[in-house]
Amino acid sequence: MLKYIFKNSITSFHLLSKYQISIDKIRNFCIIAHIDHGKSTLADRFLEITGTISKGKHEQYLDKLEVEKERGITVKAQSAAMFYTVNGIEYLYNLIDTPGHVDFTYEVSRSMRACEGAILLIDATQGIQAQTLSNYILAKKQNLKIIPVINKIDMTSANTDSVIQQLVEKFDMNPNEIFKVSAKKGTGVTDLLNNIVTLIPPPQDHKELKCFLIDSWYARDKGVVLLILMKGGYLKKGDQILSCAFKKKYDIFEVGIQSPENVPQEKLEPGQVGYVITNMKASNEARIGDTFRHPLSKTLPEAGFEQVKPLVYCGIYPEDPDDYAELNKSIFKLALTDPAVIIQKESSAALGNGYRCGFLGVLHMDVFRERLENEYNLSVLLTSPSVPYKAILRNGKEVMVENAIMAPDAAIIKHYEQPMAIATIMCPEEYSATIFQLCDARNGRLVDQEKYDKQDRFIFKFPLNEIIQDLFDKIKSATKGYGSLEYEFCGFEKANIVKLVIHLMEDPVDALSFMVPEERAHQLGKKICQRLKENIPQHLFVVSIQAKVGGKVIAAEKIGSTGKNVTAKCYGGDYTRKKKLLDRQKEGKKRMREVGRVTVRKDTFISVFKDD
Ligand SMILES: Nc1nc2c(ncn2[C@@H]2O[C@H](COP(=O)(O)OP(=O)(O)OP(=O)(O)O)[C@@H](O)[C@H]2O)c(=O)[nH]1
Repeated sequence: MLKYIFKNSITSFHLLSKYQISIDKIRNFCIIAHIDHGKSTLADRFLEITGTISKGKHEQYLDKLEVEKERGITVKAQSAAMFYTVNGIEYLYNLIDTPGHVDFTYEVSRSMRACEGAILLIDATQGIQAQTLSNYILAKKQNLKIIPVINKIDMTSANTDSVIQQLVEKFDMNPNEIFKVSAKKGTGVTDLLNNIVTLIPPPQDHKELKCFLIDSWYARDKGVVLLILMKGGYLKKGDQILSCAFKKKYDIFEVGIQSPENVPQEKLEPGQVGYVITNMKASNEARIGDTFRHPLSKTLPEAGFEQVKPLVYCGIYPEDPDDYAELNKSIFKLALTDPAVIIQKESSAALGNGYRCGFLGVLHMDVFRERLENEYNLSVLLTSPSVPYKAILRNGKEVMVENAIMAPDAAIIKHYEQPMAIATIMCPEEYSATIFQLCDARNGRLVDQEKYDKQDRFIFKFPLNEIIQDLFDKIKSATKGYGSLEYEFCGFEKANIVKLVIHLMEDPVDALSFMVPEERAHQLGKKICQRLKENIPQHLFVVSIQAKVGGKVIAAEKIGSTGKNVTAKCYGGDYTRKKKLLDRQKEGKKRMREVGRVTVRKDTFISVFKDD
């Protein structure tokens, strides 16, 4: 603790003495790239060279979340302010490190709104990949100045010249303007830092107080923290701001910059990215993309962010139903840091009270679960992920079915439509045949293809359902890690979708109801029945498991009875042994859940969906 205060007070002094940095000395930029091309490593070098953190020991410093450290990936954009002197003039660089995985693209486009420039990093051993392409297009759309940087030039397998050629051919870049660095060793990084001043323009000053909300999170000691871009004006402790979205006023308690930890400042100035602590109590009042202004000003709000559409839904339930109140508090606090998650209350006869949540992909969903467990100490249970289907009713109306339980009665449905996605897959040419087989097996239709040096780029149209589960992993393993995938939703198409319901002892299990393509129903029903048979313990009676579509049994299994009860052998007199057995049984019961007349382990619903 002492160490922290000491470090912080020194930093504060250092920064406070420099807060009057004028807007023309500010550069706001992000690092964008395909997954694992070295964004966080480059951010580490920037932080070290500018003296923002001490040299050495730091790896992926801005990946602060436990889940990021554990998985070695960035899932949340993180900003860091750095002071850097070029030709005797001191500049304030505000850097945003962004995630690379397709599920977190929303974080990238959000970050870009706070920047005038982007460093587009390309791995010298891999060249342009699916996310390189999509990030390049995103940055272009936002009119950012793009600085191309080839990374990992220290590696023996680096193919720098070929990557330069790709950038020239595909992005029309000038070869003399492409930087070559090793983020790991630091080679070329100082040169890159020095050039940012001339390559990226400073932000513009909108003169009047205007704060654009780019991120927010919940801190135990401070409450809701807002990360804002100062589009204009000054902000200091004691001021008041008004939210344009909610027309509510807030008192400013503290302002500061992240350098990279929170460092309080006397005031925030035009062009700066900084954090603000107010008396805001409810986390849903911090709407990312909102504009805050002076309460009496008439200044118009900035355009907000497009509402993202979830591509994958699942139910989230507390493992222990008694933890529902705790889950209720935590899930919204966590969602504050992740506006791409959509949350609605739901309840299930099998699982109790919980939430129906929408995510941008299965990794996004899994990371959210892990963060609930790591950061809020909750044990949660997730139902199988599914995509949203559209039911076209006989009366012409349309109903979105995000959960099979909510599907309208089959008698009133004319047909279903399923969500489709356009996927860009890139791989070295020797893996193209394998990729074709893989995509064919998942109902992918080739739309376009192109050569990128020795790489092939394919555009396929898929039912979204075929992509979300594990296509990314399958492409990775089929191409020894060299293949990449990027996809986006592209509308709905008519499809034969049915509702598959699992019954235990003739009772339908709501947590085991699914909307599936008709041709997959039998295979899935059979698999779930088998998995349930392996996972449900024996009972005193025979347990029947059935998969039904439209009331017709399409697969079934039976679990034979034990024919005995746990204390049957403990004749009346042996009290201690009987108690021990009952205690053990009680302990076991904590891990169990009643589903109708059948007792299942809490993780049964998860285990039935695990891949082979
Ligand atoms: N040899 C070498 N390895 C590097 C270099 N830059 C990054 N790496 C390694 O590449 C891997 C990925 O680096 P990260 O910085 O985590 O990549 P990232 O782009 O931030 O990853 P995501 O945020 O998950 O997309 C790590 O093992 C790094 O040590 C480099 O210049 N040379």
